[in-house]
Amino acid sequence: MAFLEVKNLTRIYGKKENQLTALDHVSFSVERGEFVAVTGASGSGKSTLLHLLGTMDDAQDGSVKLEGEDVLGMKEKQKAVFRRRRIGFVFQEYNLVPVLNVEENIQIPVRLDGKQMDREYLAKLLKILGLEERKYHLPEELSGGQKQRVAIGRALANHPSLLLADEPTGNLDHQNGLEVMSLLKNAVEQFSLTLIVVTHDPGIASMADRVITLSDGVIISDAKVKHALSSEIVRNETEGMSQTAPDQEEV
Ligand SMILES: Nc1ncnc2c1ncn2[C@@H]1O[C@H](COP(=O)(O)OP(=O)(O)OP(=O)(O)O)[C@@H](O)[C@H]1O
Repeated sequence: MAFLEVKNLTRIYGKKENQLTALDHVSFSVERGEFVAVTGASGSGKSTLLHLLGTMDDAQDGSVKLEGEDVLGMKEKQKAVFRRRRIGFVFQEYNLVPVLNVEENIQIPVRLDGKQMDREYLAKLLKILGLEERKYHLPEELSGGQKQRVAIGRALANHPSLLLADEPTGNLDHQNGLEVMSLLKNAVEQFSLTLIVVTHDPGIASMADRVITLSDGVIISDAKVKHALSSEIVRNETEGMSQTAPDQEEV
């Protein structure tokens, strides 16, 4: 059984003459521990797919199974609990609570579950994310990269098995973007997570194990990334050299 199994996923917006098929019978599966980038032109259906994987939307057809559980078939209340406990989200907008400090923001999902966060795990997260010195700071006192690191901490607070990120580096400069992606990648390895990242940026996509490309709601390519070369691209990128498309091998 695959960790994540998507079958014939179809999302149609609007009715009659205003109908738009944002996802058209999309099928793929993801293994536990995989880091998958989803790319494609604007309007190709990337965010729609991520919302469905994250149980934040309903489909007209198809299924999403996470560790064998049919997530789209759940009732709303059940979905909300499943989402909070099993899935971590990172968005382009950091969505931090302005009156809560760094460590309080990170703990939100655990508190929403009526629990206390394990102090040792919180300290570990603050360390990994380079936020130890900032733990009592408010979001307004942080840089964009630091805010996104807090959002990553919040996404990891409940020990999710799946991390979904929608343009997580979209508001960051290139260097901060690469740092945030390295942190996400490290978190995947440290906590045995599965990571799915929607991105426009070929440099970011090249850091993934695999790149799925959408066009008009269908998968037009699903390819593994050759890592020796992709780290070369990231290295060249950080050294300010021109960007090359990641080398990919069709799955
Ligand atoms: N709530 C909605 N109502 C109607 N149409 C929508 C809605 N949300 C998205 N769409 C349409 O569905 C298609 C896919 O949108 P989606 O946001 O998934 O694309 P995307 O690939 O994430 O785009 P971008 O890269 O610009 O964020 C687009 O044509 C969009 O206009």
